[in-house]
Amino acid sequence: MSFKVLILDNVNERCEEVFKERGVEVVRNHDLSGQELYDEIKSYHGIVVRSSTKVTEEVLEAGENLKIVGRAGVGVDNIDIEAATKRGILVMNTPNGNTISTAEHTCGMILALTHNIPQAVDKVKGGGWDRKKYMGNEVYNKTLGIVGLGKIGSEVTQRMQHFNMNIKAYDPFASVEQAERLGVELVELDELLGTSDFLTVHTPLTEKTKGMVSMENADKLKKGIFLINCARGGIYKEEDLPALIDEGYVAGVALDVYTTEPPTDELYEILQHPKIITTPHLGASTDEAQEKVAEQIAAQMADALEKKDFEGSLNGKSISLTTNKEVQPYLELAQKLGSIAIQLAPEHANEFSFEYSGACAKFSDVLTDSILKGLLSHHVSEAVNLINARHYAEERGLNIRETTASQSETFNDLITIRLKEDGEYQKISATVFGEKDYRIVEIDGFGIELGLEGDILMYKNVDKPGMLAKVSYALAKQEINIASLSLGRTMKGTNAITAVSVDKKMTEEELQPLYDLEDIHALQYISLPSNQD
Ligand SMILES: NC(=O)c1ccc[n+]([C@@H]2O[C@H](COP(=O)([O-])OP(=O)(O)OC[C@H]3O[C@@H](n4cnc5c(N)ncnc54)[C@H](O)[C@@H]3O)[C@@H](O)[C@H]2O)c1
Ligand SMILES: O=C(O)[C@H](O)COP(=O)(O)O
Repeated sequence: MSFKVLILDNVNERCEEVFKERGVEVVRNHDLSGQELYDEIKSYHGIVVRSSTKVTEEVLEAGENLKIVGRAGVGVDNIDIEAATKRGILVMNTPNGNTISTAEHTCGMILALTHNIPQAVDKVKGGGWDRKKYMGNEVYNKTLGIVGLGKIGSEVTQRMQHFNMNIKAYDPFASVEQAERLGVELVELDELLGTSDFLTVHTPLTEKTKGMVSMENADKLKKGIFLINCARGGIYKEEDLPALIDEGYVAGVALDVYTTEPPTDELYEILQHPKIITTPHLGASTDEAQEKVAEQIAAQMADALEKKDFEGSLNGKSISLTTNKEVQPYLELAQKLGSIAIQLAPEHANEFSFEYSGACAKFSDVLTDSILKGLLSHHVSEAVNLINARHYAEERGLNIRETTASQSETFNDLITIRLKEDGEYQKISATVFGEKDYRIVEIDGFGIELGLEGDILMYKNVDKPGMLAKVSYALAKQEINIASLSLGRTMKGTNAITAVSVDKKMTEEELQPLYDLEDIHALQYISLPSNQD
């Protein structure tokens, strides 16, 4: 299949080059919005964005053929990941391509801020000369507080240590080993605010980080602190910044990012403050970073479109496992088993347990997604895939229990689905022989061997002579050929289970004479796709 990708933001030309090298058709069309964007996006399998294009639910809905949204950069707050996940659209980013540039930009902002460089530049360019007004402060021997000791926070640490700064950090998810390795003291947030001469934030904007510094907690700040934000607008409460400076809590602020970009008129007003220095979201804007993220996103998206690799994917957590050769045979088995289980289940069944034993158990996460894909495909009109299967399961209130055992008593690998609702069928187990020979091996305690493809009639009957003849006669009368047959029973003369594969899809009308047969009950007609090549 050939793929088409649309580049929507100002992404480096290496993106197009890499797509073309990979045989992906690529079109560049910047600054589309509204109806124009909805119309244009329809035929594409992938879109590439930076932070400008807002990939909203409406955009995703308009993208009828969309499989991947690629972010040439880190932050995905402009992409509605939940809506993408629901639609089975993969979202991926390039988590480290712009780390160095943003760390360098942050260091530049720290020095520019404390040495009043932007204001002094303005003065001189305006034909002025004022050496006293722009008296600065050294960073030497001062304390730099870092909120978020992730990729950028760590790189800023290493660079500013060379300026002889003492680094402290607050990051509830950072390990003590990581902090020790970096020579950083991990402290609580209040201590960081109260002891830092400079504070720089390197976290996403979340409920926890939003408004981390504001007038409300001004008393916690070390007097005369410098604030730097090259992460996301809103971590410092923008409207409070002028007052924080004017009342002496804060000595100056450096901002690269804003709650609205470009800023609103009100925000521009705030940014006029002489002690606030600003750049227009330039952290990642270097040739080197842009080349890296452009190449990375194109290669990642091409890999994902070809289902070779899913590096950088942010939703559908198990999808990256699907490229693992070891898991591949079980994926189709799980999907087929899900499909057969729901066809055997009573209406409104919503409680299932999935049991994995043997070598497949270590892949239980992705196999559950695959079972759900098979199971939900019969219920949900939208296309269900490994990315959105759990979303639909939750939406439909399915109650799933998962158990694993490293060994199976009977087969190398066994996947079992138990239906919790009362119904004619309660338990179904399957395995795979070799790479593609999928078999049901047990139903409700009856040992049986049934290939998992095509059209199957399944029923329970009294174990006595003539039962099979009745069924084959009813089929023959309608010129329906039997392809294969499988019988299972627990004890002679009691109950038995029979599965008959037929050579054609059957209609309700054709099934009716079979439902009417005496001593045959729980008759179910199951249709499964053929094994994939
Ligand atoms: N200005 C730019 O152009 C630019 C460029 C790249 C990245 N960014 C932004 O910089 C930020 C950091 O990027 P990164 O690549 O270092 O991300 P990262 O995921 O490597 O690091 C984020 C760190 O924040 C920590 N964290 C999360 N919540 C926290 C909280 N409540 N308190 C303290 N720490 C918390 C995490 O544990 C993690 O260590 C992101 O918001 C990203 O979007 C901006
Ligand atoms: O999250 C990011 O990667 C940065 O904020 C950079 O955004 P940009 O690609 O729009 O410059």
